[in-house]
Amino acid sequence: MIEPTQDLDDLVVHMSGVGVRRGGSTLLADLHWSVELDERWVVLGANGAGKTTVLRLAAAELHPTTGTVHVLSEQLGRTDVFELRPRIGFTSAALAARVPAEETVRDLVISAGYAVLGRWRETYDAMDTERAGELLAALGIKHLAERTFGTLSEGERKRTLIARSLMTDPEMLLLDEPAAGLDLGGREDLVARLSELALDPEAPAMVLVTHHVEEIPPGFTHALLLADGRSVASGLIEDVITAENLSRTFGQDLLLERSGGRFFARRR
Ligand SMILES: Nc1ncnc2c1ncn2[C@@H]1O[C@H](COP(=O)(O)OP(=O)(O)OP(=O)(O)O)[C@@H](O)[C@H]1O
Repeated sequence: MIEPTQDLDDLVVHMSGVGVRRGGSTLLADLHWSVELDERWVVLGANGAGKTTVLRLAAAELHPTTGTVHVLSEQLGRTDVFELRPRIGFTSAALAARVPAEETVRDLVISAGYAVLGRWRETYDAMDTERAGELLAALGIKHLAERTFGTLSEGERKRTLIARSLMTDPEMLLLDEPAAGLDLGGREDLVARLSELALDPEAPAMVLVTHHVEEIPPGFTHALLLADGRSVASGLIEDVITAENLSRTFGQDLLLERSGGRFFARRR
């Protein structure tokens, strides 16, 4: 529910009573969830909990079966999603799979501004080239600018796609399991980069989907815990990421530790 004092214009995502059903299955049920401009959310849950479904609603890739979804103040079903989507940065394994292996890192990042995958013209504006360079530097991959996507490691690919998703100066950044498939060093590196981004007041609102509390970057402010398509808890990270809530979310008796702004969980 929108609080009486809360203006929809301040919310980048607002879901009210949202349900998603497909082929007789309930993917999401009765979700009430809002993301404000300056918030960084993590969406946590077990396999099949409904995390990607929530993210696809926020990305205007999916319509709810019941309830209402507002994205960047536009109501899904009553707005042109093709105008909405360029305002949203979205990275996922599905996008990575569509990138042609021969595209260079620089072209992949710059071409986001033109809503295409890969280079499509011979020259780009100097400003675009400069912006892409800044983003590659911010993500620690400037030295890879001329490399082709197919030759990158998994971690380098993830960082390239995050740089690409920021190229259009999106009003919201959605990250679907950005650390999946990374080794320990790659994960730690990515968590540190995302933490820098989260702490940057100029950065857009963010929603990061993950299975692991260890992947929550310091600087993230809120969490939504999902189990079986339903919200277990949502709100400030300090209140929501508790051993009790995690145990309910993952259906196991879990211990939680906190150190250096990070979370670590294991079975009791
Ligand atoms: N088109 C569909 N028809 C029926 N069930 C579906 C469909 N799409 C997704 N599901 C199911 O809905 C549930 C939620 O899927 P979703 O991808 O949102 O989960 P998730 O939390 O992102 O899972 P994971 O962590 O494994 O990626 C899963 O059980 C999935 O099998």
